[in-house]
Amino acid sequence: MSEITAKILTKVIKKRPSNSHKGNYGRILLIGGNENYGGAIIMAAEAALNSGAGLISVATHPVNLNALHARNPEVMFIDWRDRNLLNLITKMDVIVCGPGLGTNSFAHQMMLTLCQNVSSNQTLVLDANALDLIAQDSKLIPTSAGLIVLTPHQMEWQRLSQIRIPYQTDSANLSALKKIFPTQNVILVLKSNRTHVYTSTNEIFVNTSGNPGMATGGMGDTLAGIIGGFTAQFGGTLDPVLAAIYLHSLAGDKIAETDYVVRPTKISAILPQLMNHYANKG
Ligand SMILES: NC(=O)C1=CN([C@@H]2O[C@H](COP(=O)(O)OP(=O)(O)OC[C@H]3O[C@@H](n4cnc5c(N)ncnc54)[C@H](O)[C@@H]3O)[C@@H](O)[C@H]2O)[C@@H](O)CC1
Ligand SMILES: Nc1ncnc2c1ncn2[C@@H]1O[C@H](COP(=O)(O)OP(=O)(O)O)[C@@H](O)[C@H]1O
Ligand SMILES: [Mg+2]
Repeated sequence: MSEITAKILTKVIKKRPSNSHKGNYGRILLIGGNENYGGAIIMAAEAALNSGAGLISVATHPVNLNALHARNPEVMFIDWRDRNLLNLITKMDVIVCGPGLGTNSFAHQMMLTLCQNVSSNQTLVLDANALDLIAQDSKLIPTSAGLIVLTPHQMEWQRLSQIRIPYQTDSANLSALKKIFPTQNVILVLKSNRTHVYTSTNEIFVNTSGNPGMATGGMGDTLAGIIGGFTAQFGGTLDPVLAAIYLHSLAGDKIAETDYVVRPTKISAILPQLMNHYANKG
């Protein structure tokens, strides 16, 4: 098992060439946010924006439109019942699905549409309710994405893997991952106070940063957005995922130097400065 350290940030975060534009930094679509959990997808989108994705769209319940645009006018919106969503899905580099999605029949249909239309040049980040839906119906397990990143917390992983939290050992987690996703290129980000990362090629990593001030609703939604932002601009491979995990908890540790509680939106707020620092170091 390897530790994730600050070295991953200088390796992954590059200075931007002058001759570049938004199309070079990835198109990302985030799907989620029902009538009750709009904040989840708004926080994920803000994290994708502040971590540097080139073009960001959100497919959500229309009740969330005003809040989304009032907070981040840079982000594009599509009503998640709009038929054009299918077309948009096929054009994306990265799709993040799940924060605040819910688990009703509409959410189920959304997951089915997504998993039937994703292709091998795309990265799929599945979080929160997307994982709960897969746990309920194995027909929703995508087979054709280039990379699938799963970001469950321990309870979501319990539902998906059937391994109760005290029994979630590295070997049990790896074998469950390979049983559920036998042929896919998958990274499992199993979130806890010491997040472990597992790959379908048997690698295991542990994140040693982060703090209990981060135990605040929306913290995982923010991580999903950063993973989306990093894979959109730095590519759908392992290193950008590890860098996103490390940056998220590094930001949490910086905020915890002065703050008892770490607000997820404060993490997103300091990402651009932190990224600038590591881009100049590398
Ligand atoms: N502002 C918002 O709109 C927010 C919406 N959220 C959404 O709410 C929905 C339900 O997600 P939840 O995760 O709250 O509900 P879950 O029912 O999936 O899990 C939460 C419970 O799992 C247990 N648990 C055990 N180990 C844990 C661990 N290591 N980390 C976290 N929980 C652990 C805790 O008792 C916790 O109350 C999702 O769609 C999620 O995206 C949350 O992200 C919170 C913020
Ligand atoms: N005690 C802690 N120490 C370090 N990190 C923590 C701690 N508690 C929570 N976190 C981090 O916060 C995030 C919580 O994710 P999640 O439970 O999905 O939040 P939400 O669904 O509310 O957005 C994870 O990245 C987890 O590692
Ligand atoms: Mg979560």
